[in-house]
Amino acid sequence: MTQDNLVEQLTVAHNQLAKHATNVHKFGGSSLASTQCIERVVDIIRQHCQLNDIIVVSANGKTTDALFAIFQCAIEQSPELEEKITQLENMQSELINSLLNAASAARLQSYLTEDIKQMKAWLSDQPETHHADILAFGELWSARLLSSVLNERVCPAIFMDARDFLVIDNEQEYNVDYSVSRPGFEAKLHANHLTVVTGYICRDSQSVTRTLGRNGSDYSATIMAAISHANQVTLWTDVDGIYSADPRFVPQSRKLHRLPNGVAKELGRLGNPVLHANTLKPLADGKTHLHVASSFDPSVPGTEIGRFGQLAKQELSVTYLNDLILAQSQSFIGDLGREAGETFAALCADETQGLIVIRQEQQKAVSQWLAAHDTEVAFTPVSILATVGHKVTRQGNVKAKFKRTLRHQKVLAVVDAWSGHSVIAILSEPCSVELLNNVHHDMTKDAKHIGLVVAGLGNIGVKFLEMLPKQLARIPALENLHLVGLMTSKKALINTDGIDASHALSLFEQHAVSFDKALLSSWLKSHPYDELIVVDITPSEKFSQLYLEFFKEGIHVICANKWAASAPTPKYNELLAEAKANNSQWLGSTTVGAGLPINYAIQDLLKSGDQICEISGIFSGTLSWLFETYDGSVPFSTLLLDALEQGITEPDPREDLSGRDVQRKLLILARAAGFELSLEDVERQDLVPNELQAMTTEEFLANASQIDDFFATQLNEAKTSQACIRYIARFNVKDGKIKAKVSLECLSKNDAFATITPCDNIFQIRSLWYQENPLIIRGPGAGRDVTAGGLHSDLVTVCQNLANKQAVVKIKGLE
Ligand SMILES: NC(=O)C1=CN([C@@H]2O[C@H](COP(=O)(O)OP(=O)(O)OC[C@H]3O[C@@H](n4cnc5c(N)ncnc54)[C@H](OP(=O)(O)O)[C@@H]3O)[C@@H](O)[C@H]2O)C=CC1
Ligand SMILES: N[C@@H](CC=O)C(=O)O
Repeated sequence: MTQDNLVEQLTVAHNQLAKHATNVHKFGGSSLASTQCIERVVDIIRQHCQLNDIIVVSANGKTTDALFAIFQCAIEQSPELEEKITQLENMQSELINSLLNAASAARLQSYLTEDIKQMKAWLSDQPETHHADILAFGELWSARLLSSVLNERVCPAIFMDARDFLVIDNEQEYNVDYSVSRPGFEAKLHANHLTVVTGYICRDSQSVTRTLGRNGSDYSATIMAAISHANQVTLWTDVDGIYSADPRFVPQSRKLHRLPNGVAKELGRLGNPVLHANTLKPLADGKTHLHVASSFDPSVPGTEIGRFGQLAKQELSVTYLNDLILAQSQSFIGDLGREAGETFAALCADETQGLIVIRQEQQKAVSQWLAAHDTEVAFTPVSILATVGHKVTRQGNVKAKFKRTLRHQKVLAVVDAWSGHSVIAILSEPCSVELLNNVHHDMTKDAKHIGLVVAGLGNIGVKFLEMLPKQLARIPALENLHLVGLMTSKKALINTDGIDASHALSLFEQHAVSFDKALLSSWLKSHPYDELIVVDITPSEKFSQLYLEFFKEGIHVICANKWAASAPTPKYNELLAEAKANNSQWLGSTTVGAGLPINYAIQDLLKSGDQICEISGIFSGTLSWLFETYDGSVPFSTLLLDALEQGITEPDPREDLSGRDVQRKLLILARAAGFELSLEDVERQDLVPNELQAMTTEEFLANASQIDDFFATQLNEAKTSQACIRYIARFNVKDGKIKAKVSLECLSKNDAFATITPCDNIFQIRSLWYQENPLIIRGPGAGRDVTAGGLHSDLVTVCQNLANKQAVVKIKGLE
């Protein structure tokens, strides 16, 4: 796979803002409300657009409201008319003069003067005939201004009045006539320019100006995407995405990073304040992704709407609409009910019970329609509250939970939406903020999704992955954990929709692409997971240097890698502080003693008020196995190669033999016990002869027999005094003075450290509470199973902590 493939994998398939030819960007009125806002939009265009993209604009700020008010004054012949026109003209002039150079400003100013003259003429003579023409000035001015600013500062840009090409059907409101609109647009297009198009306005087949209704500019943007076959439409607005409930009323609402098309459409239909039903209409083929992002904070990942896999399909949201009418009639039972539902685009309908829910303003039309069928109808004021999610009507457990949540409410009926993407409760009372919060809480409380990235697929990493599917199946705390990333030093596989843990390694083999740090960083910044855990099972110092970046992003780290935990004191303290500041958990139980609970024991003593003054023992599984097994009958180097084969050594066994691995472990434990020291403070005896130090691992292994004489001599000397050789770590504090050393020692055979099972670690702790009789922890301190097991233990701990962290938002009234 090439670098390009990786770019595609991390961007297009995984739903980040992709830079592809012909993307459409739409800026709403509040994003263009002032000079400062327009400056921000220009910056966004610089960073996110490229030539041939299409930019759709709304009217600046409240211009459309002002134009409505002007029109109303004209109808009512109000004396305020002149003043309102002057205010609006001044506001436009100020924008023009503050953003453009003198020549461009003069040009736009003269257009504005002409437009105001034309508007006044229309207002004084049959304003009703020119209602849409008058409203159209808002988008016209906004597009003209932005294209001029772009031309001056960014790149060649042209301005298009959508009425010159965008035609809607006269009969069926808002339906676009693509057979005329597309060629009309293409004829006006300038290659290698940005095209700034007016939103909201169009014309009908008689060339009369029309508007596209509520949130018409969003609709314009998706129409432009359909016309230009764009890959992506970004709606830059004043909110940073679509939430699981209206965040103005539900503080605990979750941002929905990725919404399947059908779910988005259902949300738009049921009153989502950002999405509107028409907006999604032109994207019915599902090929164009719609992206909602904030123009006020463009770096915050927004919401993408498109085709997604399983994870996006699990998200639930809750929406409501008040002030509706429930119409019940015998005529609504059976086919006629379905017909009525479709005719009135009912919010919900149940043809078995003979009911439809409509908007208040439709009551009269429904009465008339039923009069034609000669049946009676009962109208009741109602509200609806819906839980929305992909194919939610087929999810018995979700429906049951929804009904349970509403058991204390006056529910008239619970109806499945025809789309299959919502279950709708019809309530006889308005939906309160309190009810909305409670239902949202109950429906989404288990929705925290945790992404898991595993770095290092070697000796331990492979074992960790082998254990993962069973762990996921049996540990409740891992219920919402999704494996999303795998990487080695050269390759990476990131799949935002999740990697099947049962086939993780073969999927990695098939689909991994070149590792690219920049793309990894950008994915880590914008992934859609509530929490992300990186498990570092590499021996790499370079990879450990990414922790700071991880913590800055609030990512949690579990490491078997010892580099970061034994980094120089300032760096180590910086990591701790950054993790704390961002609520990132950093666990590394396996860095010492593999799966043994030595880190937990030390933490527990400290937490309970004890003070540790001495830690000593055998901290290397490799050296334990070697010295317990070595009796002189087999050369030491042969045993070393055997240990490597068993997976108990470091990838380069010189890390063990040099004492460096033990030195790091002693430092990690001393730090855990509350002492501040660095690696240089731990004296170390190196057992690797100088001549073998500079070699590659392979060269060292080929020449390993050169170490044999040294160990044979050490063993024989010890034997003469009935002693044995062991590599011992010792840390103690006396009168505030720290002594730390790792070295080969000659021990009496009765010493506690002399007779342990090969490969076992032994940790001896003396403290205020354990003075004469020390605390001893002993057991296997290296190896695939115990280390992978220890990593899984850390994983469960992190996930449990995350579950406990979840805020409970119960508002009074309901249990
Ligand atoms: N063996 C044991 O009993 C214990 C080991 N540990 C620790 O576990 C870690 C892993 O050991 P082990 O599995 O034996 O090592 P291996 O050498 O078998 O595997 C290391 C893995 O890490 C990958 N890797 C190396 N550098 C990077 C990098 N910069 N970015 C991403 N991936 C990288 C390697 O990829 P590639 O193949 O491309 O090089 C390889 O997949 C070590 O830190 C070790 O100290 C901790 C406790 C016990
Ligand atoms: N090589 C190490 C592995 C675990 O950290 C050891 O032998 O202890």
